[in-house]
Amino acid sequence: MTVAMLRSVLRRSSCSSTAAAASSSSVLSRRGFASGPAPERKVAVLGAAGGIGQPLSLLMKLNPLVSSLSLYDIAGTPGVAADVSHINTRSEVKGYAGEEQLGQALEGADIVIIPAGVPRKPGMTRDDLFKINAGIVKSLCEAIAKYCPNALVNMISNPVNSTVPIAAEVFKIKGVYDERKLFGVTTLDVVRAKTFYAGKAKVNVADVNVPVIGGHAGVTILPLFSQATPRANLSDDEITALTKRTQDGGTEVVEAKAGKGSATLSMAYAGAIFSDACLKGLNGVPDVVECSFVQSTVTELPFFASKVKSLLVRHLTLYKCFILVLSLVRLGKNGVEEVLGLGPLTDYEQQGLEALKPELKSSIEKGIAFVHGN
Ligand SMILES: NC(=O)c1ccc[n+]([C@@H]2O[C@H](COP(=O)([O-])OP(=O)(O)OC[C@H]3O[C@@H](n4cnc5c(N)ncnc54)[C@H](O)[C@@H]3O)[C@@H](O)[C@H]2O)c1
Ligand SMILES: O=C(O)C[C@H](O)C(=O)O
Repeated sequence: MTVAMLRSVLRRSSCSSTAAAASSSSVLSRRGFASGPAPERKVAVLGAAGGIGQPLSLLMKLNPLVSSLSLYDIAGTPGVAADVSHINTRSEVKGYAGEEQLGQALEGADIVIIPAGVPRKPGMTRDDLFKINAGIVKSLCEAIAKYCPNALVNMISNPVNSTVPIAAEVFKIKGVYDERKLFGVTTLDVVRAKTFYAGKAKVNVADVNVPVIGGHAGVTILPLFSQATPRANLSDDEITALTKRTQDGGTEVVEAKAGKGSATLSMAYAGAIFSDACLKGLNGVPDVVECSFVQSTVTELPFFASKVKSLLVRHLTLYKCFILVLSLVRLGKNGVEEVLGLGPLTDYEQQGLEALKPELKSSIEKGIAFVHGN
């Protein structure tokens, strides 16, 4: 595959509405920035020597919107950086290893992508990773708060349903929390839902959009196949099977890898798609829409996300009326510009929504409690 082909793959957004898809293809022809010369953008990858980190670093090196690529890990990054740096694309690559170099790695970053931490083995849940990954994420976020408090943070490390709340609490304690700038990367769920739907509906996968809401673990992953496009006449049994396969997609890979980790290549692809959307948003490209696990206002019983502008989100948080929910978000110069509503749900999806709330709530609370030492 040529660099040009890879770039064109990268430029295809994973956004989940037809309107958004249409706008993102016009976005591509505008090269990912509104006008003038391409802005300087520094992207840092924390955990860059890992299974996700290495291919993700490669994909970010191919992204023409990146001018500086900073690769950090506890070890192994000088080799990865030297390797990736020989690719003849725009960005300058630097590798940093060990805690003492973390500050340099982060300084001036516009986007920080975090795939640092341990992956699952067969038989484990994502929550089983909490013990190790919670501490890793907490210390990395403390450094982000110190060295690049304005960066957009793309959290990949699992369990995302808890690591995102951990990051939020760390940033609050440090006085730098901006809910528009913190994202749980759930793009892989969208990528999977699209692939599985296209196979079942026998439609061109490149045309498919499927919103995925909730969180990123088992039943908290809720694909909304009733809103999938192009429309297809699938039976209830087929929808149930597609939903389950999307929810179990990560486990499918963990089992196939038989103890050698979890999804890395498809995750690197998904992470590259999501950070590309963030870059476009920062660069002022209009109508960049993605699914992501973000803080959102809750309007229903009493929790749920609706169409709100970011200022309204801030206001409602004063009433402690918020929860982290995987939603469709519109990205802009400051990160989340708008959390979009869910649209109409079928009875089956509504039941899935009710069923996911207790687990999602408890994972969020677990993350918050961890930061406060409970
Ligand atoms: N959000 C998603 O959809 C998604 C998908 C796949 C995997 N994941 C998660 O991503 C994480 C990484 O997976 P992987 O397969 O790349 O694992 P991996 O073990 O191959 O790589 C992890 C890397 O993190 C590094 N690391 C550990 N502690 C660190 C620290 N304090 N600072 C910087 N780097 C550190 C390790 O040295 C290693 O290179 C796991 O938690 C996994 O569950 C999430
Ligand atoms: O399943 C995992 O543990 C990794 C990741 O969350 C995935 O969905 O592939």
